[in-house]
Order: sequence, then C-alpha cells, then structure tokens
Amino acid sequence: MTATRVLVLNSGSSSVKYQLLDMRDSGRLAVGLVERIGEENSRLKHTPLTTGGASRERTGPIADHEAALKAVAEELAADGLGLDSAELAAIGHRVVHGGQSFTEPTVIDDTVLAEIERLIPVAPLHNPANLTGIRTARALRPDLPQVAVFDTAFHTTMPESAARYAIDVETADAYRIRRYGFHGTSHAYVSRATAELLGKDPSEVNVIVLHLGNGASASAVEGGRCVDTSMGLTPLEGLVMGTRSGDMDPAVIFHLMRVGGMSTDEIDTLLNKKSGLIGLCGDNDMREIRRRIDGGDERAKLAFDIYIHRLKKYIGAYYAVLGRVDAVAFTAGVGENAAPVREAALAGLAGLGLAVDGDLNAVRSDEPRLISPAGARVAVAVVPTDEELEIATQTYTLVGKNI
Ligand SMILES: Nc1ncnc2c1ncn2[C@@H]1O[C@H](COP(=O)(O)OP(=O)(O)O)[C@@H](O)[C@H]1O
Ligand SMILES: CC(=O)OP(=O)(O)O
Ligand SMILES: [Mg+2]
Repeated sequence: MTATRVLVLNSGSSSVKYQLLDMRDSGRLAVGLVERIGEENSRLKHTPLTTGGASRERTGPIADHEAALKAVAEELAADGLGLDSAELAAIGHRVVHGGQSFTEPTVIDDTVLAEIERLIPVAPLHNPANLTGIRTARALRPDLPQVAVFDTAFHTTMPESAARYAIDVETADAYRIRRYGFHGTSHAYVSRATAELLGKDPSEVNVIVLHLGNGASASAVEGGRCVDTSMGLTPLEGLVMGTRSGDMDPAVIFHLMRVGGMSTDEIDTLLNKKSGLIGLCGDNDMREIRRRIDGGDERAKLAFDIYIHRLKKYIGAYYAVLGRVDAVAFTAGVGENAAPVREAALAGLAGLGLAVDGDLNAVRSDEPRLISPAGARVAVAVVPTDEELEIATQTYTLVGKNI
C-alpha cells in the first residue's frame, strides 16, 4: 500500500490547527483545532470527514502543546485515522521563523531542529510552539518524515532595498538583523488563488495581499514573487494586530526604559501581547469591536479607525512599490469575514481604481470571490486562505521526491 496521507500541524502560540489530508485528491479526512492551550478552559474541536461523523468537543485544561498533540492523536485514532497508520506518508509542520537558512520546505533532522531553536529570540510567541509540535510528533512516529514549511520562505525573494533596515550594516549583519516577513505560506497561496480567480497565470499579475487574522500582514506580490511585506525581523512590525502594536517609532522603547523604568521583557510583553486592538480598546476580536461600535462605543471606534488608517497606508505604499496593481486580496479571519474592514480600508481610493461594491461585499461565502464593481480597474477579492493545504502539498511533494 502506498502511503498517501499527510497530517498538517499549524501550532500557534496558544492553539493548534490540524488537518489530515489524502494527497491523491487533496481531500480532507479530518480537521480540528485546539485553542486556549495552557488555560483552564481549553477546547479541542475535532471533525472527522470520512464518516460524515459529527464534530466532537473536549473542554477542560490542556496544559501545553505536547498534551494538545497527544489529545489530537487520540481523537484521530478514535476514527481509525491514528498516527500509527501505514497510510500516513509524512507530517507537515508550519514553522514561523526560518531565518535566512531555510528558503524551501525542509525534512526535519536534529540540525534543522537546532536552527529552529536558535531562532526563538526572533519568534518568541511562535517557534517554541512549533518545536514542541515537531518533537511530540517525532516521538509518536520516529520513523516518519517530518517536514517544516516556513512562514519566512515566500519572502526570501524580497530585494535588499526592501529587506534591509537603514541601520549600520556591520551591526545588522553581525546580528542577522533584516526584514524576514511572515505568513508567507498564506501570501503565496492567496496570491496564486487570486490569479486563478482572474483567469490569469500568477506570473502575469501583481497582487496586494492583506492577511488579516489575529496576527496581520500585507505583502506586495509581483508576478508571483514577493517584493515587499509588512512584518520584519519579527512578526511585530507593520499593521495594527489583535495584540501587537505594529509600526511605531523605536524610540518609544528607549522612552519606556528611561522614563517609564520598564524592563526589556515588560516592553516585549506590552508590544506583543497588550497592544494593537486589545491595548487600544480591551478587545482583540473584530466581531466584538464591531458590536461595540454599533452600540456607540467611542474607544472601540478609535481602535477600528487606527487599524484602518494603518491598513490604508500599506495599501498605498504597496501600490507605489508595484506601480501597477491588478488585484487587492483580503484573507484570514478578519479579511475573509469583516465586510466593514474591507469597505473602510478602500474607502476614498477610487482615484487609484480601487472600489468595493456594497452588495458583493456583504455576501458571505467560503469561496474566492470578487467584491469590486463590474469593470473596475483593479479587482478587489476575498480569497479564503488555506495554509494547511499549502503545507500538505509542499510536504507531500518534498517527501515524494525523497522516496
Ligand atoms: N465573522 C467575523 N467577523 C469579524 N472578524 C472575525 C470574524 N470571524 C473571525 N474574525 C476575526 O478573525 C480573527 C482570527 O483570525 P485567524 O485568521 O483565525 O487568526 P489566527 O490564525 O492568527 O489565529 C479573530 O480574532 C477575529 O478578530
Ligand atoms: C507570524 C504570525 O503572526 O502568525 P499568527 O498570525 O499565526 O500569530
Ligand atoms: Mg493564522
């Protein structure tokens, strides 16, 4: 029997998303999510798709990513889809920071693990979770190829003019300080899917991709290659996010140290976990923020306006970077679901050929779709991302090559 299945693990700072796929037709056999890992009210939601079975939920504390993964393995086994299956060809892992070492999907060995570990200081919220996922999966199936697919890989085509910070070159090189960019698997998938939606080859189109999830980033994709993206050395730079500040004057940090007496760790926590939408208004979920705005809440309105202002600046910047834009694509939790965000981000940009049709924008769907008015100069699209499918495809292709 040929092994044709791939398990994909997308380990976030406090969650694990997973999918088991059969790569003969890229069909999903099971999907699931563990959230609020490390809290009292953790939740695992598992949906087997082979049996048409209903979703199952577990609630109660799940202490860490290792416990989460073991629970996932149990759920899969209960459907006869366990990790011991001979049909499993590989496990694909999302790894957020690959530095400059990894530009392609990579079969994981001890050297690769050590490099992912070395990069923890530049992805403190993500790489530790990714590592635990890999180590736990390896312990469960030591014989199976495990593949890392890096968020940074798609951005390695950025020219030096976009990738370098304007700081002393020797210092930057000594500490490998440069702009790496993240969410690359999503930017790659969505830019390609947008070209497909337009009936064109990716090499023919320039796309601005707006990945707006809890973490958020924009990218400028020219003929299928990334030429700029909003995240930098770490996933802190760029857009306003759920809990991260995005861009600000770096001197804010010196000021907080000198005048506020704050420590490096306190400032790190402030900017990564207590800023962005949650810092501005106390909520990081766009649904709740919209509810509050509808109820007349001024703080929520200001948080929304700051979020949109930053987003609009990046759209303008990447329009200039690309020179010609064929499409703007919205994706991830906020981009796929929040019509008011899409409308506000493009409001007033008719002069750039950018507009949103109110009726089309209001449609809810899991399919890629256009929301620009007929005949618009630039297509505006909503394109659901599928990082898991992209990781599975890259994993299976790589493992197939190595057999
Ligand atoms: N119906 C919706 N309307 C507005 N925002 C939504 C909706 N559904 C999800 N979101 C937003 O999407 C975010 C999560 O996006 P997601 O891409 O899943 O993020 P991540 O992968 O970073 O966990 C939530 O925090 C919430 O703000
Ligand atoms: C890199 C990053 O910000 O990822 P996420 O959106 O999953 O937090
Ligand atoms: Mg995400």
